[in-house]
Amino acid sequence: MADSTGARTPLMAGNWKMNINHVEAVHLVQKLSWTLQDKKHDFERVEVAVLPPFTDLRSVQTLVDGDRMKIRYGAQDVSKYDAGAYTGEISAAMLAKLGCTYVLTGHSERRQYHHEDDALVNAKTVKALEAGLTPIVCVGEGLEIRKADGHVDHCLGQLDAALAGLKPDDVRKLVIAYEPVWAIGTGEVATPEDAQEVIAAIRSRIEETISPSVADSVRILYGGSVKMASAGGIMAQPDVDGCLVGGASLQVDEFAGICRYLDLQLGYSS
Ligand SMILES: O=C(CO)COP(=O)(O)O
Repeated sequence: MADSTGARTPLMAGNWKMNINHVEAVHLVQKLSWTLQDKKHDFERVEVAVLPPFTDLRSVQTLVDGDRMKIRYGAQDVSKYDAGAYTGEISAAMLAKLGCTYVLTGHSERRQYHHEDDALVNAKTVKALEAGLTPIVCVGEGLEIRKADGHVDHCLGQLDAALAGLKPDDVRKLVIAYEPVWAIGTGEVATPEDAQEVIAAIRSRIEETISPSVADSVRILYGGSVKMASAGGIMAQPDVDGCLVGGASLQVDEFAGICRYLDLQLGYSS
């Protein structure tokens, strides 16, 4: 998504994972909104989203709508099925009805703990797009692959598979997230240059396989142990369009600081 000048609007998305019940969710989003409002955060300049567990979404929707908050929200997973006898699954249409903007697909924890493969990630991405949601498609390599210097090829392979069969206009709508598995929840942040290397390679791949204009407008995030202190350096990289934040998104002051990376860089009060 680009603004009126054609620039890509940065996105800071907080993936809460399996944390925060629906009562706590209301407090967290309320406090996040107050904190950002208090600091006069410009949501047009840096977009802010939270990705709570399914059970929180209705409460978050009610709060965001009721208080006309500019915070967007979405889900962490979606079914590849439309409806029917699929116990435990949640459809894309259900998420759209809840006012979700985003849904994660291909998160490494889904790939690891739920054995999701590239074909399933592709199917979920297609379903999300059909329902009018914006998939945040995650790719990333494990430590062994990184050590063997196979990280770029690995991520591009996951990207090609996730985007298989999508029309250029659908790819344009996506958000992509590069999350090196070795940097998730470990406190081990990839260097800004590591993030830039893979994210630039993803953009080039989209340029080659889809089109330069799609590559220019698609937003690509970095995720993995992002904190307020590291966000500015990562965001200074030319191809990085935002952060997918796990642990730090559970702490309002940290996450608000990440969303305000521009103000903090300029030395405004924190
Ligand atoms: O997996 C992540 C976000 O989706 C990153 O999590 P952490 O920020 O806790 O490393």
